[in-house]
Amino acid sequence: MEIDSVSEAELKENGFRSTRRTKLICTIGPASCTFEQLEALAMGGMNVARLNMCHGTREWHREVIRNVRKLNSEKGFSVAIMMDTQGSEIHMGDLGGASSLKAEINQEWTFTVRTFDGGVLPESTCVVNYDGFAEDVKVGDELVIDGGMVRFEVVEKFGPDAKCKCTDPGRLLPRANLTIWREGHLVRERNAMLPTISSKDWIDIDFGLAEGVDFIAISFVKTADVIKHLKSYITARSPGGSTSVFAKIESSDSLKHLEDIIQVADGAMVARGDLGAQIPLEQVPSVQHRIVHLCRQLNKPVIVASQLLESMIEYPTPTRAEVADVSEAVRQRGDALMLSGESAMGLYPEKALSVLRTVSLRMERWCREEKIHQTIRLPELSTALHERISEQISISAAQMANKLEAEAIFVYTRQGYMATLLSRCRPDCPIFAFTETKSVRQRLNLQWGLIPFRLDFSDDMESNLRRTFALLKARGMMKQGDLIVAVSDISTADMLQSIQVRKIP
Ligand SMILES: Nc1ncnc2c1ncn2[C@@H]1O[C@H](COP(=O)(O)OP(=O)(O)OP(=O)(O)O)[C@@H](O)[C@H]1O
Ligand SMILES: CC(=O)C(=O)O
Ligand SMILES: [K+]
Ligand SMILES: [Mg+2]
Repeated sequence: MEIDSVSEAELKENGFRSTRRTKLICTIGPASCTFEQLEALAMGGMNVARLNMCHGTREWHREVIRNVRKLNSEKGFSVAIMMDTQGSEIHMGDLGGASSLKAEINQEWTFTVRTFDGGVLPESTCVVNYDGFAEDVKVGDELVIDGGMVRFEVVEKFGPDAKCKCTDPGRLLPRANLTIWREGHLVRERNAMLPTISSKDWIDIDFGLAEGVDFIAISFVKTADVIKHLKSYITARSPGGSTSVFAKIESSDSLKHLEDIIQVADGAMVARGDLGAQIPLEQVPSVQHRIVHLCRQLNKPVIVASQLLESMIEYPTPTRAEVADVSEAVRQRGDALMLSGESAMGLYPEKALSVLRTVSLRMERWCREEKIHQTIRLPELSTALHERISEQISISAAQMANKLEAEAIFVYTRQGYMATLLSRCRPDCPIFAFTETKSVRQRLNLQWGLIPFRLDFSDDMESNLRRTFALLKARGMMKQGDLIVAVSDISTADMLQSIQVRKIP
Protein backbone atom coordinates (compact mmCIF):
# COMPACT_ATOMS: atom_id res chain seq x y z
CA MET A 1 0.00 0.00 0.00
CA GLU A 2 1.36 3.43 -0.94
CA ILE A 3 0.61 6.65 0.91
CA ASP A 4 2.87 9.66 1.33
CA SER A 5 4.86 10.27 4.46
CA VAL A 6 3.24 13.67 5.11
CA SER A 7 -0.37 12.36 5.11
CA GLU A 8 0.74 9.44 7.21
CA ALA A 9 2.47 11.66 9.76
CA GLU A 10 -0.54 14.03 9.92
CA LEU A 11 -2.93 11.16 10.46
CA LYS A 12 -0.84 9.68 13.21
CA GLU A 13 -0.23 12.95 14.96
CA ASN A 14 -3.66 14.52 14.88
CA GLY A 15 -6.09 11.76 14.01
CA PHE A 16 -8.38 11.78 10.99
CA ARG A 17 -10.51 14.76 11.81
CA SER A 18 -7.76 17.27 11.48
CA THR A 19 -6.27 16.23 8.16
CA ARG A 20 -6.45 19.00 5.60
CA ARG A 21 -9.28 18.80 3.06
CA THR A 22 -8.34 21.73 0.82
CA LYS A 23 -5.59 20.86 -1.66
CA LEU A 24 -2.58 23.05 -2.38
CA ILE A 25 -0.93 23.79 -5.72
CA CYS A 26 2.45 25.50 -6.11
CA THR A 27 3.66 27.13 -9.31
CA ILE A 28 7.26 26.07 -9.77
CA GLY A 29 9.83 28.64 -10.85
CA PRO A 30 13.41 29.67 -10.11
CA ALA A 31 12.67 29.85 -6.35
CA SER A 32 11.35 26.29 -6.14
CA CYS A 33 12.78 24.07 -8.88
CA THR A 34 15.63 22.09 -7.28
CA PHE A 35 15.05 18.62 -5.86
CA GLU A 36 15.59 19.96 -2.31
CA GLN A 37 13.19 22.89 -2.81
CA LEU A 38 10.54 20.59 -4.30
CA GLU A 39 10.98 18.16 -1.43
CA ALA A 40 10.52 20.99 1.09
CA LEU A 41 7.27 21.99 -0.66
CA ALA A 42 6.04 18.38 -0.75
CA MET A 43 6.80 18.10 2.97
CA GLY A 44 4.90 21.35 3.45
CA GLY A 45 1.78 19.93 1.83
CA MET A 46 2.06 20.64 -1.92
CA ASN A 47 -0.39 18.30 -3.67
CA VAL A 48 0.19 19.52 -7.23
CA ALA A 49 3.17 21.21 -8.93
CA ARG A 50 2.15 23.65 -11.66
CA LEU A 51 4.37 24.47 -14.62
CA ASN A 52 3.56 27.68 -16.47
CA MET A 53 4.67 27.28 -20.08
CA CYS A 54 4.79 31.08 -20.46
CA HIS A 55 8.17 30.81 -18.77
CA GLY A 56 11.28 28.64 -19.04
CA THR A 57 12.47 26.22 -21.70
CA ARG A 58 11.06 22.72 -22.25
CA GLU A 59 14.35 21.34 -20.91
CA TRP A 60 13.85 23.34 -17.71
CA HIS A 61 10.31 21.99 -17.32
CA ARG A 62 11.42 18.45 -18.11
CA GLU A 63 13.98 18.65 -15.31
CA VAL A 64 11.29 19.78 -12.84
CA ILE A 65 8.97 16.95 -13.92
CA ARG A 66 11.78 14.41 -13.46
CA ASN A 67 12.53 15.83 -10.01
CA VAL A 68 8.89 15.54 -8.94
CA ARG A 69 8.66 11.98 -10.25
CA LYS A 70 11.86 11.10 -8.40
CA LEU A 71 10.47 12.62 -5.24
CA ASN A 72 7.30 10.55 -5.62
CA SER A 73 9.08 7.28 -6.22
CA GLU A 74 11.78 7.77 -3.60
CA LYS A 75 9.71 9.31 -0.82
CA GLY A 76 6.21 7.94 -1.40
CA PHE A 77 4.59 11.30 -2.35
CA SER A 78 1.87 11.52 -4.98
CA VAL A 79 2.52 15.08 -6.12
CA ALA A 80 0.68 15.51 -9.41
CA ILE A 81 1.87 17.74 -12.27
CA MET A 82 -0.20 20.40 -13.97
CA MET A 83 0.98 22.01 -17.18
CA ASP A 84 -0.49 25.44 -17.88
CA THR A 85 -0.41 26.65 -21.50
CA GLN A 86 0.76 30.08 -22.58
CA GLY A 87 -2.26 30.77 -24.78
CA SER A 88 -2.19 33.37 -27.51
CA GLU A 89 -3.23 36.50 -25.63
CA ILE A 90 -0.92 39.49 -25.74
CA HIS A 91 1.92 39.58 -23.26
CA MET A 92 5.23 41.33 -22.80
CA GLY A 93 8.67 39.85 -23.52
CA ASP A 94 11.17 38.80 -20.91
CA LEU A 95 12.48 42.30 -19.99
CA GLY A 96 15.95 41.57 -21.37
CA GLY A 97 16.60 39.12 -18.55
CA ALA A 98 15.69 41.44 -15.64
CA SER A 99 13.61 39.73 -12.91
CA SER A 100 11.41 42.83 -12.70
CA LEU A 101 11.47 46.54 -13.61
CA LYS A 102 9.92 49.46 -11.78
CA ALA A 103 7.69 51.82 -13.77
CA GLU A 104 7.31 55.22 -12.10
CA ILE A 105 4.40 57.64 -12.44
CA ASN A 106 4.51 59.79 -15.62
CA GLN A 107 7.64 57.99 -16.81
CA GLU A 108 7.84 57.43 -20.59
CA TRP A 109 8.14 53.84 -21.81
CA THR A 110 8.27 52.39 -25.30
CA PHE A 111 6.20 49.32 -26.12
CA THR A 112 7.45 47.77 -29.33
CA VAL A 113 7.16 44.74 -31.62
CA ARG A 114 10.81 45.04 -32.67
CA THR A 115 13.34 42.33 -31.80
CA PHE A 116 16.67 43.23 -30.29
CA ASP A 117 20.04 41.60 -30.97
CA GLY A 118 21.13 39.43 -28.07
CA GLY A 119 17.92 40.32 -26.24
CA VAL A 120 19.47 43.51 -24.83
CA LEU A 121 16.78 46.19 -24.49
CA PRO A 122 17.21 49.99 -24.42
CA GLU A 123 16.17 51.76 -21.17
CA SER A 124 12.44 51.85 -20.43
CA THR A 125 11.47 49.54 -23.29
CA CYS A 126 9.11 46.57 -23.34
CA VAL A 127 8.71 44.10 -26.17
CA VAL A 128 5.17 42.95 -26.98
CA ASN A 129 4.74 39.40 -28.34
CA TYR A 130 1.85 40.18 -30.71
CA ASP A 131 2.86 41.47 -34.16
CA GLY A 132 -0.43 43.28 -34.71
CA PHE A 133 0.07 45.36 -31.57
CA ALA A 134 1.57 48.44 -33.23
CA GLU A 135 -1.27 48.58 -35.76
CA ASP A 136 -4.12 47.79 -33.37
CA VAL A 137 -3.20 50.26 -30.63
CA LYS A 138 -4.31 53.92 -30.88
CA VAL A 139 -3.15 57.14 -29.21
CA GLY A 140 -5.22 57.58 -26.03
CA ASP A 141 -5.60 53.81 -25.40
CA GLU A 142 -4.82 52.43 -21.99
CA LEU A 143 -2.37 49.51 -21.61
CA VAL A 144 -3.25 47.41 -18.55
CA ILE A 145 -0.37 45.21 -17.40
CA ASP A 146 -0.79 42.13 -15.23
CA GLY A 147 -4.46 42.74 -14.50
CA GLY A 148 -3.95 46.38 -13.50
CA MET A 149 -0.76 46.13 -11.46
CA VAL A 150 0.69 48.81 -13.82
CA ARG A 151 -1.06 51.06 -16.36
CA PHE A 152 0.13 53.19 -19.27
CA GLU A 153 -1.49 55.60 -21.67
CA VAL A 154 -0.44 55.57 -25.32
CA VAL A 155 0.76 59.07 -26.22
CA GLU A 156 2.41 58.63 -29.63
CA LYS A 157 2.91 55.99 -32.34
CA PHE A 158 6.04 55.47 -34.49
CA GLY A 159 6.00 52.44 -36.79
CA PRO A 160 6.66 49.40 -34.59
CA ASP A 161 6.78 51.52 -31.41
CA ALA A 162 4.15 53.01 -29.14
CA LYS A 163 5.36 55.69 -26.76
CA CYS A 164 3.45 55.47 -23.49
CA LYS A 165 3.17 57.36 -20.19
CA CYS A 166 2.89 55.46 -16.94
CA THR A 167 -0.41 56.38 -15.24
CA ASP A 168 -0.40 53.74 -12.46
CA PRO A 169 3.13 52.94 -11.27
CA GLY A 170 4.23 49.45 -10.26
CA ARG A 171 6.53 46.53 -10.92
CA LEU A 172 6.69 45.02 -14.42
CA LEU A 173 7.28 41.27 -14.44
CA PRO A 174 8.68 39.24 -17.37
CA ARG A 175 5.97 37.96 -19.77
CA ALA A 176 3.22 39.75 -17.90
CA ASN A 177 -0.15 39.81 -19.61
CA LEU A 178 -1.14 42.99 -21.40
CA THR A 179 -4.61 44.19 -22.38
CA ILE A 180 -5.58 47.23 -24.43
CA TRP A 181 -8.55 49.35 -23.31
CA ARG A 182 -10.33 52.09 -25.27
CA GLU A 183 -13.06 54.26 -23.74
CA GLY A 184 -13.64 51.76 -20.94
CA HIS A 185 -13.83 48.70 -23.20
CA LEU A 186 -11.41 45.87 -23.85
CA VAL A 187 -10.01 46.15 -27.40
CA ARG A 188 -10.07 42.78 -29.09
CA GLU A 189 -9.23 43.55 -32.75
CA ARG A 190 -7.42 40.75 -34.57
CA ASN A 191 -6.09 39.40 -31.31
CA ALA A 192 -9.55 37.93 -30.71
CA MET A 193 -9.12 35.83 -33.87
CA LEU A 194 -6.00 34.09 -32.56
CA PRO A 195 -6.60 30.45 -31.58
CA THR A 196 -6.99 29.58 -27.88
CA ILE A 197 -4.36 26.88 -28.33
CA SER A 198 -1.44 28.40 -30.29
CA SER A 199 1.11 26.43 -32.28
CA LYS A 200 3.53 26.78 -29.38
CA ASP A 201 0.82 25.44 -27.06
CA TRP A 202 0.34 22.34 -29.25
CA ILE A 203 4.07 21.60 -29.06
CA ASP A 204 3.93 22.09 -25.29
CA ILE A 205 0.88 19.82 -25.07
CA ASP A 206 2.70 17.07 -27.00
CA PHE A 207 5.62 17.55 -24.65
CA GLY A 208 3.29 17.32 -21.62
CA LEU A 209 1.61 14.17 -22.91
CA ALA A 210 4.98 12.57 -23.64
CA GLU A 211 6.10 13.40 -20.10
CA GLY A 212 2.82 12.01 -18.72
CA VAL A 213 1.62 15.16 -16.92
CA ASP A 214 -1.56 14.63 -14.89
CA PHE A 215 -3.37 17.84 -15.82
CA ILE A 216 -3.25 20.29 -18.69
CA ALA A 217 -4.76 23.70 -17.90
CA ILE A 218 -5.84 25.68 -20.94
CA SER A 219 -5.40 29.45 -20.69
CA PHE A 220 -7.99 31.94 -21.97
CA VAL A 221 -10.64 29.38 -22.88
CA LYS A 222 -13.41 31.10 -24.83
CA THR A 223 -15.83 28.27 -25.67
CA ALA A 224 -16.40 24.59 -24.90
CA ASP A 225 -15.23 23.54 -28.38
CA VAL A 226 -11.55 23.98 -27.70
CA ILE A 227 -11.78 21.74 -24.61
CA LYS A 228 -13.68 19.06 -26.57
CA HIS A 229 -11.10 19.25 -29.33
CA LEU A 230 -8.17 18.85 -26.94
CA LYS A 231 -9.85 16.00 -25.10
CA SER A 232 -10.40 14.05 -28.29
CA TYR A 233 -6.83 14.80 -29.35
CA ILE A 234 -5.54 13.38 -26.07
CA THR A 235 -7.70 10.26 -26.41
CA ALA A 236 -6.51 9.70 -29.98
CA ARG A 237 -2.88 10.24 -29.08
CA SER A 238 -2.72 8.21 -25.94
CA PRO A 239 -5.65 5.77 -25.75
CA GLY A 240 -6.21 4.85 -22.14
CA GLY A 241 -4.15 7.89 -21.14
CA SER A 242 -5.30 9.76 -18.10
CA THR A 243 -4.36 13.40 -18.63
CA SER A 244 -7.21 15.64 -17.43
CA VAL A 245 -8.05 18.94 -19.07
CA PHE A 246 -8.78 21.98 -16.89
CA ALA A 247 -10.43 25.09 -18.29
CA LYS A 248 -8.97 28.34 -16.98
CA ILE A 249 -11.72 30.88 -16.54
CA GLU A 250 -9.94 34.16 -17.15
CA SER A 251 -11.58 35.83 -20.14
CA SER A 252 -14.86 37.67 -20.39
CA ASP A 253 -15.80 35.33 -23.29
CA SER A 254 -15.54 32.28 -21.05
CA LEU A 255 -18.15 33.72 -18.67
CA LYS A 256 -20.72 33.72 -21.46
CA HIS A 257 -20.30 29.97 -21.93
CA LEU A 258 -19.41 29.02 -18.39
CA GLU A 259 -21.73 26.07 -17.91
CA ASP A 260 -20.92 24.51 -21.31
CA ILE A 261 -17.19 24.88 -20.71
CA ILE A 262 -17.25 23.36 -17.23
CA GLN A 263 -19.53 20.56 -18.40
CA VAL A 264 -17.00 19.33 -20.99
CA ALA A 265 -13.83 20.04 -19.00
CA ASP A 266 -12.43 17.75 -16.29
CA GLY A 267 -12.11 20.72 -13.94
CA ALA A 268 -11.80 24.50 -13.83
CA MET A 269 -9.53 27.21 -12.48
CA VAL A 270 -10.68 30.64 -11.34
CA ALA A 271 -7.67 32.46 -12.79
CA ARG A 272 -8.29 35.74 -11.00
CA GLY A 273 -5.13 37.44 -12.30
CA ASP A 274 -6.21 37.81 -15.90
CA LEU A 275 -9.92 37.61 -15.09
CA GLY A 276 -9.51 40.80 -13.07
CA ALA A 277 -8.07 42.49 -16.15
CA GLN A 278 -11.03 41.52 -18.33
CA ILE A 279 -13.96 42.22 -16.03
CA PRO A 280 -14.25 44.96 -13.39
CA LEU A 281 -12.31 43.97 -10.28
CA GLU A 282 -15.33 44.24 -8.01
CA GLN A 283 -17.06 41.50 -10.00
CA VAL A 284 -14.29 38.95 -9.43
CA PRO A 285 -15.47 37.75 -5.96
CA SER A 286 -19.04 37.00 -7.07
CA VAL A 287 -17.80 35.33 -10.26
CA GLN A 288 -15.45 33.19 -8.14
CA HIS A 289 -18.39 32.17 -5.95
CA ARG A 290 -20.46 31.30 -9.01
CA ILE A 291 -17.72 29.17 -10.60
CA VAL A 292 -16.94 27.30 -7.36
CA HIS A 293 -20.63 26.59 -6.84
CA LEU A 294 -21.22 25.49 -10.44
CA CYS A 295 -18.23 23.15 -10.38
CA ARG A 296 -19.57 21.45 -7.28
CA GLN A 297 -22.97 21.03 -8.93
CA LEU A 298 -21.41 19.53 -12.04
CA ASN A 299 -18.92 17.44 -10.03
CA LYS A 300 -15.78 19.07 -11.43
CA PRO A 301 -12.79 19.96 -9.26
CA VAL A 302 -12.15 23.70 -9.01
CA ILE A 303 -9.00 25.68 -8.24
CA VAL A 304 -8.96 29.23 -6.84
CA ALA A 305 -5.84 30.95 -8.14
CA SER A 306 -3.79 34.14 -8.11
CA GLN A 307 -2.76 36.76 -5.59
CA LEU A 308 -3.88 34.66 -2.61
CA LEU A 309 -0.76 35.71 -0.72
CA GLU A 310 0.74 38.21 -3.16
CA SER A 311 2.51 40.27 -0.49
CA MET A 312 4.45 37.15 0.53
CA ILE A 313 6.47 37.41 -2.69
CA GLU A 314 8.41 40.03 -0.73
CA TYR A 315 7.43 39.68 2.93
CA PRO A 316 7.45 36.72 5.34
CA THR A 317 3.95 37.38 6.75
CA PRO A 318 0.69 37.78 4.83
CA THR A 319 -1.68 40.73 5.15
CA ARG A 320 -4.87 40.22 7.17
CA ALA A 321 -6.85 40.77 3.98
CA GLU A 322 -4.97 37.95 2.24
CA VAL A 323 -5.73 35.59 5.12
CA ALA A 324 -9.41 36.59 4.84
CA ASP A 325 -9.37 35.91 1.09
CA VAL A 326 -7.81 32.46 1.54
CA SER A 327 -10.34 31.70 4.30
CA GLU A 328 -13.23 32.66 2.05
CA ALA A 329 -12.04 30.32 -0.73
CA VAL A 330 -11.83 27.53 1.87
CA ARG A 331 -15.27 28.40 3.23
CA GLN A 332 -16.66 28.21 -0.31
CA ARG A 333 -15.18 24.72 -0.33
CA GLY A 334 -13.16 25.00 -3.48
CA ASP A 335 -11.03 21.90 -4.11
CA ALA A 336 -7.67 23.59 -4.29
CA LEU A 337 -5.80 26.83 -3.69
CA MET A 338 -2.93 27.84 -5.94
CA LEU A 339 0.24 29.83 -5.32
CA SER A 340 1.74 31.68 -8.30
CA GLY A 341 4.61 34.13 -7.91
CA GLU A 342 4.70 33.37 -4.16
CA SER A 343 6.19 29.93 -4.85
CA ALA A 344 7.67 30.51 -8.33
CA MET A 345 9.91 33.49 -7.70
CA GLY A 346 9.10 34.87 -4.24
CA LEU A 347 11.42 35.04 -1.27
CA TYR A 348 9.29 32.75 0.96
CA PRO A 349 7.77 29.82 -0.97
CA GLU A 350 7.68 27.47 2.05
CA LYS A 351 6.28 30.12 4.36
CA ALA A 352 3.52 30.98 1.89
CA LEU A 353 2.58 27.30 1.58
CA SER A 354 2.55 27.00 5.34
CA VAL A 355 0.13 29.95 5.59
CA LEU A 356 -2.23 28.24 3.09
CA ARG A 357 -2.00 25.06 5.14
CA THR A 358 -2.70 26.56 8.54
CA VAL A 359 -5.43 28.90 7.31
CA SER A 360 -7.17 26.02 5.49
CA LEU A 361 -7.03 23.76 8.53
CA ARG A 362 -8.41 26.45 10.83
CA MET A 363 -11.26 27.42 8.51
CA GLU A 364 -12.20 23.81 7.79
CA ARG A 365 -12.39 23.11 11.52
CA TRP A 366 -14.52 26.18 12.08
CA CYS A 367 -16.91 25.10 9.31
CA ARG A 368 -17.30 21.68 10.93
CA GLU A 369 -17.72 23.05 14.44
CA GLU A 370 -20.27 25.66 13.39
CA LYS A 371 -21.95 23.08 11.15
CA ILE A 372 -22.12 25.54 8.32
CA HIS A 373 -22.61 22.84 5.71
CA GLN A 374 -24.11 24.78 2.94
CA THR A 375 -27.08 22.65 2.17
CA ILE A 376 -26.61 23.05 -1.53
CA ARG A 377 -28.81 20.91 -3.69
CA LEU A 378 -26.73 18.54 -5.75
CA PRO A 379 -28.51 17.68 -8.98
CA GLU A 380 -28.39 14.15 -10.43
CA LEU A 381 -25.50 13.88 -12.84
CA SER A 382 -26.20 10.84 -14.92
CA THR A 383 -29.06 8.79 -16.33
CA ALA A 384 -27.05 5.56 -16.66
CA LEU A 385 -27.96 3.00 -13.99
CA HIS A 386 -24.43 2.17 -12.86
CA GLU A 387 -23.56 5.84 -12.35
CA ARG A 388 -26.88 6.61 -10.69
CA ILE A 389 -26.15 3.85 -8.19
CA SER A 390 -22.70 5.36 -7.54
CA GLU A 391 -24.28 8.78 -6.92
CA GLN A 392 -26.90 7.47 -4.52
CA ILE A 393 -24.38 5.35 -2.62
CA SER A 394 -22.04 8.33 -2.27
CA ILE A 395 -24.76 10.67 -1.00
CA SER A 396 -25.93 8.03 1.49
CA ALA A 397 -22.38 7.22 2.60
CA ALA A 398 -21.60 10.88 3.25
CA GLN A 399 -24.84 11.35 5.19
CA MET A 400 -24.30 8.22 7.24
CA ALA A 401 -20.71 9.14 8.01
CA ASN A 402 -21.83 12.60 9.22
CA LYS A 403 -24.70 11.28 11.35
CA LEU A 404 -22.73 8.37 12.82
CA GLU A 405 -19.66 10.57 13.26
CA ALA A 406 -17.53 8.00 11.46
CA GLU A 407 -13.77 8.47 11.47
CA ALA A 408 -13.46 8.09 7.71
CA ILE A 409 -15.10 6.93 4.52
CA PHE A 410 -13.17 4.28 2.61
CA VAL A 411 -13.74 4.06 -1.12
CA TYR A 412 -12.36 1.34 -3.37
CA THR A 413 -12.42 2.66 -6.89
CA ARG A 414 -10.72 1.69 -10.15
CA GLN A 415 -11.06 4.90 -12.18
CA GLY A 416 -11.69 7.24 -9.26
CA TYR A 417 -15.23 8.28 -10.20
CA MET A 418 -16.80 7.11 -6.96
CA ALA A 419 -14.12 9.01 -5.00
CA THR A 420 -14.95 12.24 -6.84
CA LEU A 421 -18.66 11.75 -6.06
CA LEU A 422 -17.87 11.39 -2.36
CA SER A 423 -15.63 14.45 -2.44
CA ARG A 424 -18.52 16.37 -4.02
CA CYS A 425 -20.64 15.67 -0.92
CA ARG A 426 -17.97 17.39 1.25
CA PRO A 427 -18.52 15.08 4.25
CA ASP A 428 -17.25 15.90 7.77
CA CYS A 429 -14.70 13.10 7.78
CA PRO A 430 -11.82 12.47 5.38
CA ILE A 431 -12.20 10.09 2.46
CA PHE A 432 -9.58 7.38 2.03
CA ALA A 433 -9.53 6.61 -1.68
CA PHE A 434 -7.94 3.27 -2.57
CA THR A 435 -7.10 2.83 -6.20
CA GLU A 436 -4.91 0.52 -8.25
CA THR A 437 -2.92 2.91 -10.40
CA LYS A 438 -0.40 5.63 -9.68
CA SER A 439 -2.00 7.95 -12.24
CA VAL A 440 -5.49 7.77 -10.69
CA ARG A 441 -3.97 8.30 -7.27
CA GLN A 442 -2.14 11.43 -8.45
CA ARG A 443 -5.24 12.78 -10.18
CA LEU A 444 -7.35 12.34 -7.03
CA ASN A 445 -4.75 14.24 -5.04
CA LEU A 446 -6.20 17.53 -6.34
CA GLN A 447 -9.69 16.91 -4.97
CA TRP A 448 -11.22 18.13 -1.75
CA GLY A 449 -11.01 15.75 1.21
CA LEU A 450 -9.49 12.79 -0.63
CA ILE A 451 -6.48 10.99 0.81
CA PRO A 452 -5.47 8.76 -2.08
CA PHE A 453 -3.71 5.42 -1.55
CA ARG A 454 -2.46 2.96 -4.14
CA LEU A 455 -3.46 -0.63 -3.45
CA ASP A 456 -3.65 -3.83 -5.51
CA PHE A 457 -7.28 -4.98 -5.43
CA SER A 458 -8.81 -8.37 -5.30
CA ASP A 459 -12.37 -8.82 -6.60
CA ASP A 460 -13.48 -9.78 -3.13
CA MET A 461 -14.47 -6.69 -1.16
CA GLU A 462 -14.13 -8.47 2.18
CA SER A 463 -10.53 -9.34 1.49
CA ASN A 464 -9.77 -5.74 0.38
CA LEU A 465 -11.25 -4.41 3.60
CA ARG A 466 -9.41 -6.87 5.82
CA ARG A 467 -6.13 -6.14 4.10
CA THR A 468 -6.50 -2.36 4.41
CA PHE A 469 -7.54 -2.58 8.06
CA ALA A 470 -4.48 -4.68 8.83
CA LEU A 471 -2.12 -2.39 6.90
CA LEU A 472 -3.49 0.81 8.44
CA LYS A 473 -3.41 -0.68 11.92
CA ALA A 474 0.12 -1.96 11.48
CA ARG A 475 1.25 1.55 10.49
CA GLY A 476 -0.49 3.08 13.48
CA MET A 477 -2.93 5.05 11.35
CA MET A 478 -6.10 3.40 12.72
CA LYS A 479 -7.00 1.69 15.93
CA GLN A 480 -9.36 -1.03 17.02
CA GLY A 481 -12.94 0.19 17.35
CA ASP A 482 -12.70 3.06 14.82
CA LEU A 483 -15.94 3.35 12.89
CA ILE A 484 -15.74 3.67 9.12
CA VAL A 485 -18.16 3.67 6.19
CA ALA A 486 -16.84 1.69 3.22
CA VAL A 487 -18.08 1.92 -0.35
CA SER A 488 -16.92 0.28 -3.53
CA ASP A 489 -17.53 0.41 -7.24
CA ILE A 490 -15.68 -2.84 -7.88
CA SER A 491 -18.50 -5.01 -9.20
CA THR A 492 -18.80 -8.77 -9.06
CA ALA A 493 -21.33 -11.08 -10.71
CA ASP A 494 -24.02 -10.60 -8.07
CA MET A 495 -23.09 -7.26 -6.53
CA LEU A 496 -22.78 -4.09 -8.58
CA GLN A 497 -21.57 -1.76 -5.85
CA SER A 498 -21.66 -1.81 -2.08
CA ILE A 499 -21.89 0.21 1.12
CA GLN A 500 -21.02 -1.05 4.58
CA VAL A 501 -20.46 0.32 8.08
CA ARG A 502 -17.55 -1.35 9.84
CA LYS A 503 -15.68 -1.22 13.10
CA ILE A 504 -11.94 -1.80 12.85
CA PRO A 505 -11.39 -5.27 14.34
N1 LIG B 1 9.22 28.65 -15.00
C1 LIG B 1 9.44 29.90 -14.61
N2 LIG B 1 10.60 30.50 -14.83
C2 LIG B 1 10.81 31.77 -14.45
N3 LIG B 1 9.91 32.54 -13.80
C3 LIG B 1 8.71 32.00 -13.55
C4 LIG B 1 8.40 30.66 -13.94
N4 LIG B 1 7.14 30.41 -13.59
C5 LIG B 1 6.68 31.54 -13.01
N5 LIG B 1 7.62 32.50 -12.97
C6 LIG B 1 7.51 33.84 -12.38
O1 LIG B 1 6.45 33.87 -11.42
C7 LIG B 1 5.49 34.86 -11.76
C8 LIG B 1 4.10 34.36 -11.44
O2 LIG B 1 3.91 33.14 -12.10
P1 LIG B 1 2.56 32.70 -12.73
O3 LIG B 1 2.80 31.45 -13.46
O4 LIG B 1 1.53 32.60 -11.68
O5 LIG B 1 2.18 33.87 -13.71
P2 LIG B 1 0.75 34.38 -14.03
O6 LIG B 1 1.00 35.53 -14.93
O7 LIG B 1 -0.05 34.58 -12.79
O8 LIG B 1 0.06 33.18 -14.78
P3 LIG B 1 -0.50 33.16 -16.25
O9 LIG B 1 0.66 33.47 -17.12
O10 LIG B 1 -0.95 31.76 -16.44
O11 LIG B 1 -1.60 34.15 -16.28
C9 LIG B 1 5.71 35.12 -13.23
O12 LIG B 1 5.34 36.41 -13.58
C10 LIG B 1 7.20 34.90 -13.40
O13 LIG B 1 7.88 36.06 -13.05
C1 LIG C 1 -3.39 31.75 -13.08
C2 LIG C 1 -3.67 32.67 -14.16
O1 LIG C 1 -3.46 32.37 -15.29
C3 LIG C 1 -4.28 33.95 -13.85
O2 LIG C 1 -4.68 34.20 -12.72
O3 LIG C 1 -4.38 34.76 -14.78
K1 LIG D 1 -0.20 30.40 -18.47
MG1 LIG E 1 -3.67 33.99 -16.66
